[in-house]
Amino acid sequence: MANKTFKLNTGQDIPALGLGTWQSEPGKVREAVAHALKAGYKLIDCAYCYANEEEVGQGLAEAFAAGVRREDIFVVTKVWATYTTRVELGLQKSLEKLGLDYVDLFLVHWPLLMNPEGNDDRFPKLPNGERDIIHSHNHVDTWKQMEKLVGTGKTKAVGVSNYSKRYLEQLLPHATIVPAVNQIENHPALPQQEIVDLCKEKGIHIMAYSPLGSTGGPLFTAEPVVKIAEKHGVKPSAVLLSYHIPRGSTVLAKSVTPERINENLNLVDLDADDVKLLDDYSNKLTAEGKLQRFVYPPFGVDFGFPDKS
Ligand SMILES: NC(=O)C1=CN([C@@H]2O[C@H](COP(=O)(O)OP(=O)(O)OC[C@H]3O[C@@H](n4cnc5c(N)ncnc54)[C@H](OP(=O)(O)O)[C@@H]3O)[C@@H](O)[C@H]2O)C=CC1
Ligand SMILES: O=C[C@H](O)[C@@H](O)[C@@H](O)[C@H](O)C(=O)O
Repeated sequence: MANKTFKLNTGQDIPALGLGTWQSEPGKVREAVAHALKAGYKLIDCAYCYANEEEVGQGLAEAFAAGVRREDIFVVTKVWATYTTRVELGLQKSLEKLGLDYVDLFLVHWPLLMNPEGNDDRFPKLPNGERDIIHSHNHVDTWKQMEKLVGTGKTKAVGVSNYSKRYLEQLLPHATIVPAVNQIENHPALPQQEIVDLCKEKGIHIMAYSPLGSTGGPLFTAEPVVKIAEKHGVKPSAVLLSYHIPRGSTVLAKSVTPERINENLNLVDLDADDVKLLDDYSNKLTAEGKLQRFVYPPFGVDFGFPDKS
């Protein structure tokens, strides 16, 4: 699975599987990144907001020293919400921390602006404790800045993250460059099919985040996942990661545990019956209004996701 790729609208090949680094603790993430790359992972997903890019960079450097070549891996990072009026600065800061000259893909992490002059670099707050958000900011203006980065050589492609259908429909009429990627939460309990279908139609590749249900893997016990895992003699984690391959999406799995990093490389070919079982499960949750979204930060903004509007 490590070598399977999809094609982006830029012509680049993007690996089907990547290592996530959100909440990867200091003291562990360097080893996780180095271990993953040496084990055959080709994609590392980072973000300025994760506040661990310096250590991720140390892991990259360790892998390069062990013979992994920069041109053979795909590094993704994201502009954080306090930098969406200063995207080149945001990218530059990430590059310096990662110790890289360029990334392969740079994403708008969330479509909004938090106060760049607020009381914190990443999470500025108002006196009442709420996030300090500049509600007058138009996310399309961020995208116009992202488009300019492509000519700088600091990123090979630009894309978005956490864009609903509504937000994409606001963005696309103004886009000179169609986003290469939309990175969204995606798993059988949150298929977000309306976004996946629109992205497919527009040539935007989906990167699926929190495929295990995020911290602790709450989806491991979902009934169809257990059933399919037993049928193939694999762990539920393998079923949840494999779900994305027939969907044509890249999947990001976070782990700082070397054995899990290894086992997450071993995906399975789900057959038509497996896919139907998982789709039926998604449809049932949708019909019952029981979809599960595990990542919804307290921005207090309506991002246009039907399960949260
Ligand atoms: N654009 C965005 O806004 C977002 C992007 N992301 C990206 O997607 C990545 C993945 O999503 P994330 O939310 O981290 O969650 P995941 O769905 O990848 O789940 C991570 C959790 O599962 C555990 N785990 C991993 N593999 C196994 C395994 N084989 N067996 C048992 N447990 C396992 C990890 O534990 P341990 O590490 O202790 O081994 C951790 O607790 C992120 O790290 C980030 O890069 C995620 C959320 C939002
Ligand atoms: O990428 C992962 C998530 O989006 C994460 O960056 C946010 O949830 C952030 O911690 C926040 O609280 O806004």
